[in-house]
Amino acid sequence: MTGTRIAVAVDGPAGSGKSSVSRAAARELGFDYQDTGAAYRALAWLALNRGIDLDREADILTLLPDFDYDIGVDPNHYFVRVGGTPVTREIRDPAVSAVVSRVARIPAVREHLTGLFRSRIADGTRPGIITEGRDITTIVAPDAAVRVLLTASAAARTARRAAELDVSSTEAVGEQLSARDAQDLAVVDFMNAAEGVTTLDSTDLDFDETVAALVALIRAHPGSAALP
Ligand SMILES: Nc1ncnc2c1ncn2[C@@H]1O[C@H](COP(=O)(O)OP(=O)(O)OP(=O)(O)O)[C@@H](O)[C@H]1O
Ligand SMILES: Nc1ccn([C@@H]2O[C@H](COP(=O)(O)O)[C@@H](O)[C@H]2O)c(=O)n1
Repeated sequence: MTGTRIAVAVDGPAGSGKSSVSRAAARELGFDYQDTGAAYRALAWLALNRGIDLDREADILTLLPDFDYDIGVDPNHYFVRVGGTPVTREIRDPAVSAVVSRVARIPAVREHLTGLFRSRIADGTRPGIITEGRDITTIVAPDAAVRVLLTASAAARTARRAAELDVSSTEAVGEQLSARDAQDLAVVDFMNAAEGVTTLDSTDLDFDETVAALVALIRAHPGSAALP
């Protein structure tokens, strides 16, 4: 890591606000923002695109050596590309969300992507970087200066995601969120804060209050004293 670049790690379940809150906090602080779920989604998108059978781990692994993945870490210019093709919107498709956990459960995939995430954390010219996902506080960056578990009740997460998708059946949205969490929890625990990780529960906070709470946690770190 260069000089005094501040690493911030944020984990939490699906729909807890990791990406939107981390991105807004990064904007406010002038930090980079790294969305790690996008990498797993991009690999799942590529597997679907190539017609790979997701039950065949060995076939998924053939994608890794040439996985040409790029992500924008400027919170004002977010993009995701695979092989130069923009897939920012495509990786949010429900078809990708439905299968991404099957790609993410493969240890060699996690190892490969973890290497990419760590490089992004280490390299950069902004004073800090907020990286969010499921295993950032525990595996990717356990030594990050600030480590936060962002949670919200299942009901709050479901209501927020349903509003975002503008769907009428909140029940189906809740089922999808909890099914994905259940699959992901078989790989890593993101429901309980590891030692030294601060829990930020946004159930009773609005969006701006949650961003303010995350920014306050980061500013409270001694390394942030020089931030404007
Ligand atoms: N405290 C809050 N109050 C109200 N809405 C919120 C709050 N935090 C986040 N949201 C909204 O909840 C929705 C889900 O947030 P977001 O997509 O950031 O979650 P996520 O944890 O990154 O989800 P996923 O893991 O599925 O990608 C968004 O519409 C976001 O604006
Ligand atoms: N650190 C991470 C981040 C994500 N995943 C997997 O990717 C899926 C999509 O993540 P979102 O944050 O975009 O929802 C998620 O469901 C996990 O399967 C991961 O394993 N580790």
